[in-house]
Amino acid sequence: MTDTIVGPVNGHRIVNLLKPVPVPAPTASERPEPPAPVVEAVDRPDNPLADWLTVPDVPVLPAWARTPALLKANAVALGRLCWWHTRFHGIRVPKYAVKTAWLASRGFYRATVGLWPTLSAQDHTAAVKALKAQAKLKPEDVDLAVRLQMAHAARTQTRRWRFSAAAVGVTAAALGFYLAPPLLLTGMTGAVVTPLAYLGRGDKTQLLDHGVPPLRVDMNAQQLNDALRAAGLLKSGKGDEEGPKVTCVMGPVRDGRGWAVVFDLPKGGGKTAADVLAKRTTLAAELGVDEIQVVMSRVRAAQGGNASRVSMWVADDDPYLADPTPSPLVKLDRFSVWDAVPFGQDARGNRVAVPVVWQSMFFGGLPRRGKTFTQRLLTAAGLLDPWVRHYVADFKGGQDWMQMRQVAHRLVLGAEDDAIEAFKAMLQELLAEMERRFAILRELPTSICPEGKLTPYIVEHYKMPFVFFTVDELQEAFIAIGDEKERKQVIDDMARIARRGPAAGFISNYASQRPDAESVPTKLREIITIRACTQVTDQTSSDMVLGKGKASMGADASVLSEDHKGVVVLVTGPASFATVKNDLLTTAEFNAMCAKGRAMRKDIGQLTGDAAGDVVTGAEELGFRVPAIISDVLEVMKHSPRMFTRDLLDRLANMDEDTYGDYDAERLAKELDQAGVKRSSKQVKIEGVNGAGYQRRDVEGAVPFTG
Ligand SMILES: Nc1ncnc2c1ncn2[C@@H]1O[C@H](COP(=O)(O)OP(=O)(O)OP(=O)(O)O)[C@@H](O)[C@H]1O
Repeated sequence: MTDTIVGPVNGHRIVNLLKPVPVPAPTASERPEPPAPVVEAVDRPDNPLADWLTVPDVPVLPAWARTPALLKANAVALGRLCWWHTRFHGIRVPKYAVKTAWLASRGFYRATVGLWPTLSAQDHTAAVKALKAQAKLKPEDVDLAVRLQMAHAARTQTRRWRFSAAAVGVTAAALGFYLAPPLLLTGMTGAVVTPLAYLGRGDKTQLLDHGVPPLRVDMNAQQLNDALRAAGLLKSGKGDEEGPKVTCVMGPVRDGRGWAVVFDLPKGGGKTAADVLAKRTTLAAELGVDEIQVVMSRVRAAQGGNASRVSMWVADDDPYLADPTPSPLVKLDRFSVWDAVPFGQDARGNRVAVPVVWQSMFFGGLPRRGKTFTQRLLTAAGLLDPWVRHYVADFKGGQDWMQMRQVAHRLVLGAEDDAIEAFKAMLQELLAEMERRFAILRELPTSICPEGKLTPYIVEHYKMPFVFFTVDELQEAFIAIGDEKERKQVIDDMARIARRGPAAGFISNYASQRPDAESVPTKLREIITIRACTQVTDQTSSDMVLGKGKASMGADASVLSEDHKGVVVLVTGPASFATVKNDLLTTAEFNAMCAKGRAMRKDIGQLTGDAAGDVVTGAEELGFRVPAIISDVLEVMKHSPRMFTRDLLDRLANMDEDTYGDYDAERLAKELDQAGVKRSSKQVKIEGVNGAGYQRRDVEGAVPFTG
């Protein structure tokens, strides 16, 4: 049996989706759980999303000329570089003038000193000296005396000629300078000063200052080599030698709002592309940018690469602080979850869409960074497909998921005892449904069910909608479940749904706020195929969410800052990861999509479970206005037939602090009374204890008759 995966949305960067998918064959429910996998789901060799987010980057054309846009960007970059140097040196002209004058005077001195032997006819002096010495030894030699006399005369004559010529030259030059028009004078000055300054410059003196343009203006191979060497990834040369350098297969060239380069490390250095990825922060510091601006990945053999090839992109500025893109889902009337869900865009502006079919997802990270918003993007796609049945548990119990009451087959809000019990019941229902489906799938002929899992035909004809199982604020449930054995059972059940469920259409989508071993049980994470992490404090926490060793490979959510709202590091394979700025889907938009999703399900008879029986939504659909206090009280009493007043007040405040934070028993009673609630008794008995409280049926009685 070979598994396939449904293709991606047109235009989204998704590759390699037509590989076998690691979906286990259905087995009997009684069969004991297999031992936890040694290799995590994202790291398995048969993971179909393993190369999904890597960037193939080996060009055929020169990199700067691949597209008109690149050509233009690189021409602009060259212009910008020239302009930068013009300004850099322009303001230094006075300094250069003084320096030139000083060099020219030094050159003049050197020239004069150099010319003196010629002017003073020292070539003749040697002959005179030699004859003088001989004449001293033989004073009677007349011939020698005559030769000495002649040599003397020749030297005097030569000196006269040479000094006169020099004097004439200097006088002529002075006259020329005096008489020359300004333009010619400038040329003549240059003609005189330039060789003199050149003569005076010495070995080490540089006339022009050495300007290093900031990275956003220019990035060159030298900067790259210097940074790699400083990070210990290239050997240093001996003495003045620079040492080995990288081979740039492409670039550096302008690409979008940054510089792109693909390079090979030199052989003999003992370093690999993975070593480069692990030094991201050091490299960023050496290049003078923030590590969030450095995006690196390996170029694998499938894209023409090797173990020493790195694709690097350095952004001009933080690409994740730009305004978010509104989610395209908002404008859609319908969506098929067989297609990848529009999710966001990476630093280079590439659109990223997440295929959810056959996958499971986990979101982690610090509070208020956009986990829930991100998680809801996937749920929203499922709202627009009426062949998706939603099971939702939000253990925080606030407003984030409240409107799913209109659609969700089961909705659990809060982490109180009744909510935890409802969640456990939800898990049992999901497991039973999963086994029921596998039993049906096993019996279907291969002509209908060729691969032992759902097909679009089976979904609709056998009424087996996809099940989106969404759990938010998981850590709250683990805190609330005090008993270790019970907690383990919940983790086991959730892991089982995430591992076995995909083939039967179960798509798990879990989120937890606290990235520690308690809140993100390794056993659960291991089987999740898509992981996303918003900002966390350190690499250990990042690895806790994304997988062991991922931070050292570059998938590190601790480089994100608190300004990075809605930005996640998304991991789908051993070397497949990207930092993605998610599309923005506001709570108001999400709520509107819940209403749309309800209508779509009603049309095809797929409104089921809690949503079908929700009296508030039902009454509102018939045009009745249900007071907010009634609707909210019914939501927090969802899993309890009766509740003490103090618990009710606590839960209302937890759900909506702004509205209910100041409520006391008296005010609550007054508001409910005004909304039409007739209490059959003011006391309720729960687990043998009497106290002031409310019966749910009394509150339901105040909802206009829904027929
Ligand atoms: N894609 C986005 N772009 C811009 N801002 C966003 C994006 N997603 C979320 N935000 C902002 O981040 C804030 C926090 O989002 P969210 O409630 O999802 O965080 P969270 O991590 O789930 O927090 P908690 O764990 O406390 O529930 C939102 O109020 C929203 O303003």
